[in-house]
Amino acid sequence: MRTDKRKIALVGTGMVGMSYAYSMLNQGICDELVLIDINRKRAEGEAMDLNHGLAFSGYHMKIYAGEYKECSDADIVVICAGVAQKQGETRLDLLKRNASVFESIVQPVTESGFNGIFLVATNPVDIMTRITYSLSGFNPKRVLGSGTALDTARLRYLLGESLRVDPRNVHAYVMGEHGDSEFVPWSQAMIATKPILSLCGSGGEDDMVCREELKRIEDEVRGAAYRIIDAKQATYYGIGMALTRITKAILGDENSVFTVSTMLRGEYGQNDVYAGVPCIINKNGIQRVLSLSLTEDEMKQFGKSCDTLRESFQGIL
Ligand SMILES: NC(=O)C1=CN([C@@H]2O[C@H](COP(=O)(O)OP(=O)(O)OC[C@H]3O[C@@H](n4cnc5c(N)ncnc54)[C@H](O)[C@@H]3O)[C@@H](O)[C@H]2O)C=CC1
Ligand SMILES: CC(=O)C(=O)O
Repeated sequence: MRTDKRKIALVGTGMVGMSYAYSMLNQGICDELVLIDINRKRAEGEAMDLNHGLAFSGYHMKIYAGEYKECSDADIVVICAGVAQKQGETRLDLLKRNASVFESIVQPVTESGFNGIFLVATNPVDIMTRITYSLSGFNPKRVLGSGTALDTARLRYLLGESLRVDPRNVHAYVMGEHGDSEFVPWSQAMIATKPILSLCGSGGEDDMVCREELKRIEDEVRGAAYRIIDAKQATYYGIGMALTRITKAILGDENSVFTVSTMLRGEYGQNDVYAGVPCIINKNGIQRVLSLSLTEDEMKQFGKSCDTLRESFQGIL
């Protein structure tokens, strides 16, 4: 039975899971955090370590290592368990291994009586979210993935640096697969209400430089995870903070917009596929998908990315 306390169950206490947990602790986002991992000893050690920091956080939180039965009264189950990319691997390369990991996770979570929201980060995140939806039988509004939320943050940071504007005033999105086929719909990118493409619109030499800069930024976003993995084996702080922010939006019933991975049911002409699109998020999960007015070319790019995701999912059936 769910109560007024804000309870999160985190499955997977590796680098991503613990970056999320650490960020949750620092921001005091929930009242209870249960850590679950196939490596119980690791989860216990992480719980001890976080508890020792609690006194400095200024928040009251109950943090402990637990079992799947403890998911029964959680508001959100966040899944960060499974293998991560090694140098040279794509996210899609992880699919088979992580699909079998999820079989051992989603069933015991649902058997606990859990009736909240699944938030998935494990890669390839769009397909792992799709698998979570299939295994759980939940309404798709209550099964979402981090999608391109992190890529969108990377885009806003890079645009902010390039244009010398606070990233919070940059409104631009990365859409599609959280992976190699993702893209930026530039027709929808704004600084405040000024279209970014209008900064490039002269048609002259400056125009070329501007469009090349936007392409450079888009390529940098798409390649960011590869560069970080090359430098330090894994990425975790960015996604930890993205998951914390999405969690806050759910628990706070915020109706905030994030590019999360959601089941498309006719939006952008797509059906039966999980992909990253701007969505309004609240205590029920996906309140609704925002349908942006993409250009014909952007619709094609989005369609291609969805085809990649659909084919990969069908490949494991
Ligand atoms: N969506 C996104 O934007 C991002 C996703 N990721 C993904 O997050 C996932 C986790 O990455 P890391 O934390 O770096 O890996 P990690 O190897 O540090 O941690 C994985 C954890 O999962 C646990 N685990 C494995 N099998 C399990 C099972 N059957 N049941 C319960 N726990 C199990 C392991 O014991 C380990 O603690 C990867 O798939 C990675 O690609 C990473 C960064 C960004
Ligand atoms: C690893 C990964 O998915 C990322 O950092 O985007």
